[in-house]
Amino acid sequence: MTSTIIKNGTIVTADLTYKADIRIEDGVIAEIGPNLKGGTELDATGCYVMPGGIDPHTHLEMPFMGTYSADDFDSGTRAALAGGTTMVVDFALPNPGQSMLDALTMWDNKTSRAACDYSFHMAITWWGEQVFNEMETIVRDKGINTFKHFMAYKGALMVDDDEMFSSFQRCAELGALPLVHAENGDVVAQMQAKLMAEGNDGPEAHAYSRPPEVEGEATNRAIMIADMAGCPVYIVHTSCEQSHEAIRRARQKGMRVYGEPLIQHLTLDDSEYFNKDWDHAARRVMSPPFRSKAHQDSLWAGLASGSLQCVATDHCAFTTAQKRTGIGDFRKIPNGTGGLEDRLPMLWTFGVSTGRLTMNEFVAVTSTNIAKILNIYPKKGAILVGADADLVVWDPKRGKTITAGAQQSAIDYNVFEGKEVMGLPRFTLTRGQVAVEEGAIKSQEGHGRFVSRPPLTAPAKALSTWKELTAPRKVERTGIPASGV
Ligand SMILES: NC(=O)NCCC(=O)O
Ligand SMILES: [Zn+2]
Ligand SMILES: [Zn+2]
Repeated sequence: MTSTIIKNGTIVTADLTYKADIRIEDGVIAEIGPNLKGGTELDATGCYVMPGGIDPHTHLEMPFMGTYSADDFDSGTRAALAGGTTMVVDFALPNPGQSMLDALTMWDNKTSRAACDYSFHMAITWWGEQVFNEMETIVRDKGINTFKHFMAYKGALMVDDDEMFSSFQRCAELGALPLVHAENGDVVAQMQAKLMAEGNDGPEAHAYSRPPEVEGEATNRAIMIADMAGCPVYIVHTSCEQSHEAIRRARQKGMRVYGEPLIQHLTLDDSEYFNKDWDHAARRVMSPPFRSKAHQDSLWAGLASGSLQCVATDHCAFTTAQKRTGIGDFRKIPNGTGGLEDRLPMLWTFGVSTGRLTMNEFVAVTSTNIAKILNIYPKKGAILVGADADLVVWDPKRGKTITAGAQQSAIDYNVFEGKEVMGLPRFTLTRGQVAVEEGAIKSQEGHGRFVSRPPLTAPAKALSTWKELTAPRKVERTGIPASGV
């Protein structure tokens, strides 16, 4: 058996910071302690050794808006590893009327070149008896405990309240967690049509058509529907105070609601859409759009105070040529931006280095919290004996200027172009295998494995116990007057 030892580093987890070495055997952490010896040694002097990042929100090779997102499981997972992320969770999207099991097979077929571990969320894109039945198979047999619901993209992926309430109730029965893209798709569609009719056809109109109110209303609605269905709910790409406020309020009332800001929304603002260069603005079109600095402050505060739990990327990268489909009609610009390679360095630079986050909070919001939410902790998101050796040896003195020319992503630009980041992986290890060393990519195509996620029994049981205790009950009465008297 070959061992790898990470020596002389400082271990940083979501709750502890301490000096120790780590021995890895057969892809898992075998020992943690001082002065470990033997095997291949990786020098972590001056570095922090942290659980590898988990990105809970990616769209690799996703069919969307008449095209496919440009990064697949090869370039996407390479980009992830280059930036210290060791697991991605992608979305399987059935076409309306399509079996979820067929969709899952289609998505499984995309993953043969994955260089890091991955899992799937399943999307609810239509509703019927077949969906109701297959949800059980997806949870019990396929290792997927999350179902995504789009309240936006009218006429495509969008589901209505009726469908969402039915699905959420099924999630409650199965111990599954609904995820929600919360934007009011009906309002967006009308605002888009109005803007176009007024001649507002550029990328800035994308932002005008999706104001924070559209997101706040939908977030609040999703949370209330989840509460009535008796299930927790996870709001993806929380971008604004209106949405954050709804999440915060619900959590204060004891509801199990989670919020996920993106690194893009934390660090880029809506001035990007007013750039005179059409390509520049269109490359940044995503939903929800970038917001003002006041909204960014709200998101940072939510991460520090614990009302928001995870930082993701929603990595859904389109080339400039793909974006140009929307010249003359902003509604046709494929929605999505990249970020997989940049999430950790950007969050470290603009979060930890500025004092907005502690190192432990950084680990929590990039890895541990989502591992717990998705029920894969401590296999992932932990530095404990027996955990997968998905690790990043983080060099706080290693820096770079982000540029598309040096990235792993297949697209021809980077929305963070020119940003100076300080803090990069010295090593990234995926199940003990070195995939990145001092900037050199050594990842292995096909190394990635599917990570099965069992039902969320603990929160589901707590919620169903409470719901049962507080359920409507008929009042038994004696001496009821005869009717009509
Ligand atoms: N976010 C975005 O604009 N594109 C990806 C699909 C989604 O998550 O809504
Ligand atoms: Zn979305
Ligand atoms: Zn997404």
